[in-house]
Amino acid sequence: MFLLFSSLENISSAQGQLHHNTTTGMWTGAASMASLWVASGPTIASFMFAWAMIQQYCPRAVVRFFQKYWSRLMNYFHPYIQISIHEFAGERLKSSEAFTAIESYLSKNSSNTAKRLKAEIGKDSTNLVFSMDDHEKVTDEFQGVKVWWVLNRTGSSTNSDNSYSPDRRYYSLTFHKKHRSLVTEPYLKHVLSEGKEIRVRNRQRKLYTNGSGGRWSYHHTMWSHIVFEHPATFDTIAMEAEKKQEIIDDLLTFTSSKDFYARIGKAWKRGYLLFGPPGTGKSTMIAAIANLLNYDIYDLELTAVKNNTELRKLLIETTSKSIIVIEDIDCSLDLTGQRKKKEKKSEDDEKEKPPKESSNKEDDTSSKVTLSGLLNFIDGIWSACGGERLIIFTTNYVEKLDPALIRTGRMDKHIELSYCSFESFLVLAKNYLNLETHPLFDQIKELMEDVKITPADVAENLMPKSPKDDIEKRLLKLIQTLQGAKEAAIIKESQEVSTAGSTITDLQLQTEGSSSS
Ligand SMILES: Nc1ncnc2c1ncn2[C@@H]1O[C@H](COP(=O)(O)OP(=O)(O)OP(=O)(O)O)[C@@H](O)[C@H]1O
Ligand SMILES: [Mg+2]
Repeated sequence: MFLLFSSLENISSAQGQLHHNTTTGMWTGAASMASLWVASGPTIASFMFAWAMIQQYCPRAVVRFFQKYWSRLMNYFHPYIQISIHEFAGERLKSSEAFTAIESYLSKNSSNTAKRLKAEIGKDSTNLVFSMDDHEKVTDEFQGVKVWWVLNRTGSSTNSDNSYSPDRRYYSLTFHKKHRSLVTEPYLKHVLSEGKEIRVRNRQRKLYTNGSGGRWSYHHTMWSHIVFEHPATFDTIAMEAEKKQEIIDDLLTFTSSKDFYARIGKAWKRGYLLFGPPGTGKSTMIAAIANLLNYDIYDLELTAVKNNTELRKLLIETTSKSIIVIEDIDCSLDLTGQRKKKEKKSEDDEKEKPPKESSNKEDDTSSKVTLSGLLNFIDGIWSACGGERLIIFTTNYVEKLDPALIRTGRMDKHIELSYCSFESFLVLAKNYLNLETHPLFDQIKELMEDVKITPADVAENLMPKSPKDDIEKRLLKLIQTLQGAKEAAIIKESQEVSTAGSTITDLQLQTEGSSSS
């Protein structure tokens, strides 16, 4: 009975598509007609054929008239209720959470019952996670009640006003009307909560990028991603223990403060500014943060963003439990210059207003993201959507940045990653050499007090270069590098002194010359 009615409905919807002349619609209609012939015999099939002809050839007004009575007739005889859950409902820009939860929930059932499955690599790349393929049907049972899930596609079409409606996925859930209250309340709640749990369990962390030239549409995301598999953790980061603990505490407090943020009326997000010379561990720290909090990373390539509108769309598409990273923010755009221009116009407060794009320059490939657009991105109204997000900027030149960009509230925590101290060296020695103490450490400590060396350079010296490189050899190599750097610093200093000395002598001679004349 259910099969018969779902075939009838399939035909009805397929004929709707036929009206728009889509190939998918025609094939689905033909397939459904054939299955109906088998399921219910030639009489109903002939009736359906007549109905198809009416839809195809009669004027729209006539079709609408028949449609009205057709759906009433169907409702009268049809004892089943159908609920559709669309991946992109209406003009929504984000994939529906309910859709993804259902997808995960059904993955368990699909692997047992569906005939066509899609497989994706699961967490830790050790297992496959299955989900049902398009147009597959899966049966589920809840408290002795049977329900049916089907994954459908609307089919793309060109509307009468020449606008394009993209192909969209949706789940339809069918159940007998006598179970309405059971299905709409406890069953769907159970599906959503279990689906979300399964999602978290199977979740692989992802590293997203916007740099691949993808363009946004209603169902295609502007971000592309790979599985995030960076091994850095806070244990492997070379940094003073106290400073490290302070950062960890700050991060953990943030993740557990959902209610606090809600109570004080603040969007649940936090900005971090990581600054310091190249090779001091800024990028490594981002990976360690993602690993600590189990967050995804959105690596935002600002120069690839066309304009402020595109920047906002990218923001909307990010999910919660994520880090939005803009590396080398000082190099990303000429943000300082743009702000200065604005200040000249004495419209300082304009930076808070939504950006205006010039439409005649739209197709220019260079980025038109402005400082005002970026400020809105960080803490404008749109930045609150999603929640539980960190925004991290990295820079080598903190002094180059516009104060508005890094003020508290935007970049809440400023973390300086600097040259390697002896305490940081001990962390690297533990990681690279599995060593907590060594007679050569005293000499290294003494040299490190005089010489500036980045953790990246220390790490490079501690790396084995051949199987014969033992611990002592690597430590000696580091000492050699430190001594070389110390000598270079002394030479540089003496050169600077002598240049300064000769400049003073020149000045004295000039003064004496001018006074004698
Ligand atoms: N604090 C650190 N702790 C552990 N390893 C580090 C640290 N700093 C640098 N390294 C090592 O040096 C390499 C380069 O570090 P990283 O890319 O994080 O530097 P960065 O500060 O982001 O540099 P840049 O400013 O050039 O982007 C890393 O692969 C890592 O192995
Ligand atoms: Mg970096």
